[in-house]
Amino acid sequence: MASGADAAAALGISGDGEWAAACPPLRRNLQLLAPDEVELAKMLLNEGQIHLFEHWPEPGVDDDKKRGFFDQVRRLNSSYPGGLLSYIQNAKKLLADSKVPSGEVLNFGDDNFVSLEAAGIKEARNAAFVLVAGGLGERLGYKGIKVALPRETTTGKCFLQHYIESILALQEASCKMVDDGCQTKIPFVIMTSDDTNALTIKLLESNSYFGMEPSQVKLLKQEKVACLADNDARLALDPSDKYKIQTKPHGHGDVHSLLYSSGLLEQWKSEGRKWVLFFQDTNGLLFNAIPSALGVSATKGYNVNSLAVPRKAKEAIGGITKLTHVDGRTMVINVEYNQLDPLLRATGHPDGDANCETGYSPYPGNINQLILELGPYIEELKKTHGAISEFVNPKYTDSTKTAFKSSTRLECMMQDYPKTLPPSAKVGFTVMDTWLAYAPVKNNPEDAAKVPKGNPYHSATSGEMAIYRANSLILRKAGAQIADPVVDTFNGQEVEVWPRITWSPRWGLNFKSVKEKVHDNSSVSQRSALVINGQNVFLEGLSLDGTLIVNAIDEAEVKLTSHVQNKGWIIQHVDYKDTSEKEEIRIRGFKLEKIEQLEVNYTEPGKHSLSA
Ligand SMILES: O=c1ccn([C@@H]2O[C@H](COP(=O)(O)OP(=O)(O)O[C@H]3O[C@H](CO)[C@H](O)[C@H](O)[C@H]3O)[C@@H](O)[C@H]2O)c(=O)[nH]1
Repeated sequence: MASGADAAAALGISGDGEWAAACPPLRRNLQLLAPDEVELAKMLLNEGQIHLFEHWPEPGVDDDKKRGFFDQVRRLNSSYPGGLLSYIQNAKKLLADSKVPSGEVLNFGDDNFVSLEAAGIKEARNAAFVLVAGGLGERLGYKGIKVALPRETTTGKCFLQHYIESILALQEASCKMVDDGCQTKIPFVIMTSDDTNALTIKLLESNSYFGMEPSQVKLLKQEKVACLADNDARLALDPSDKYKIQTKPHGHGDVHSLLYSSGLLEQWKSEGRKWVLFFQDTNGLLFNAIPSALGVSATKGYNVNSLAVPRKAKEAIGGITKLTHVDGRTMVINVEYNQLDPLLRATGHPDGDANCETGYSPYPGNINQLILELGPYIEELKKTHGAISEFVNPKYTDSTKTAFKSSTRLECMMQDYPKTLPPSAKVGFTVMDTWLAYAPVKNNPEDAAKVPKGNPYHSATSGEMAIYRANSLILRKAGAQIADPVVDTFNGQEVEVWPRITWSPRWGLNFKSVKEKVHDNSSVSQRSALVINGQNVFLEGLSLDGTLIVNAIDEAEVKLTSHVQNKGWIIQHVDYKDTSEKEEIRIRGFKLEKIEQLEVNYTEPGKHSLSA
């Protein structure tokens, strides 16, 4: 091996080792280094590895160990493609993997929010909605289809009715914004499966499509895929029929290939549509977020916009992250909740999925409401035909990971769509308050009661209470005096009980329209229920202590100006095990005892007022 002096001479560098000035212990030992070792040392210093030498003693002490160190560095350098330099650089990129991405953070009711809502409503007439509703809802364990569940029990309207009424309200409001009017009907696609298709059709048909034109609604049924019995991908026979291959759902990612092959996307494009909005079966708050989120897509020009809410660590909701590939490409993508913790631990975050100083995970929670820009979406699907990257999630019997507990299958998720997009794609997200935008019904009462304290229950109980809370907070923000909630426990879940305020989407499509109809001298007590069905109902001095239901045709302008008091509706506790109650009621843990109410119907056009 050449001496240090020889090395210096060979490299034509001055003996003073100026390049190592930042690391005096190394500089003092340069004479020990062979020419290739000098190069390696320079590379290490350049890559921020100065700490490797900081403890080096004077020459003459541990020289063998110092040479041994470089022998190892040489081996590490030659055994990795591209050398140790590439290894360090790749590692830096991968460690940056789970960096928090940036998106639009909206504050309900401020000027920005109000103007985004206006922009979104304007765009809505160029949109199409797609509901993925093929899931069985195994975690909830409800026998029927989830979209048939009441969104809240004060009116008893089911999720599907609320979704359809919301889309129709958007359609009407959006068309009104066009000077010469417009006749567009916003298309509504529902993805079903064999588990949900027949019941979904029945629900629609027996309710006259909840006011939507039947031709506006299209059902696309996803098929199941073959189950796998073992790691060799041997197809599994159905345990109940040995002449049948067992099948299971492939996941909500199927929606992209179904839309592609249906021809609907091209049809929408030819009609001048620009946006496709995807949403899931049971989020009763979702449409509070649609106008402003669509406004973000339109004003930011996002090809992909995912709606998100602040996320508690370990919450069963995917985290939106910015992943960096070894080649430097980055993407904003959902990392599913069961993957996020291991991914973080493997990339230099020893605490895994943990809350930061805000009390929330740094990764916003994906609520799986995606807004895709139609043009780029079609272009991408022409390449992929809607195929979405798949994953497999077998549950093994033991750590040898050979036998499965039960058969598995390949799955795919709709939010993985951006994974195949080119780096030039504009992928963003929009964060809104959870109280405003997200309250799904996914967990059965037993599991919900076991959710760690502080994390959301995602149950029928919390889903309904969230509606009342959101509506109360929106009315408060609009100036009304809404009483504070009381805390109560249903099916083992402690929740806030706000006044039971609900309205039809035509009444309160966006904050501006609520504000215009609510005056600050109105009040609602905690034990009250208020139902507003009608576009032109104004709270002008209403003071409600009891239950009031107002039904009015559009042409009737109704002012609520008086004090209304009655015995009202009382919330009664119901145990989820009490089979004398209907399942829809049991799973929420309460029912309304309707003792007394004032119900008023305005069926004549003109000005009316409900006064004392
Ligand atoms: O094969 C399927 C499976 C599911 N679904 C539908 O897809 C939606 C979502 O299903 P789940 O509610 O079971 O989904 P998860 O709770 O497992 O998770 C999803 O919803 C979460 C938010 O609610 C997070 O966004 C998460 O990242 C996302 O994968 C539902 O409307 C369901 O009906 C289908 O249409 N077909």
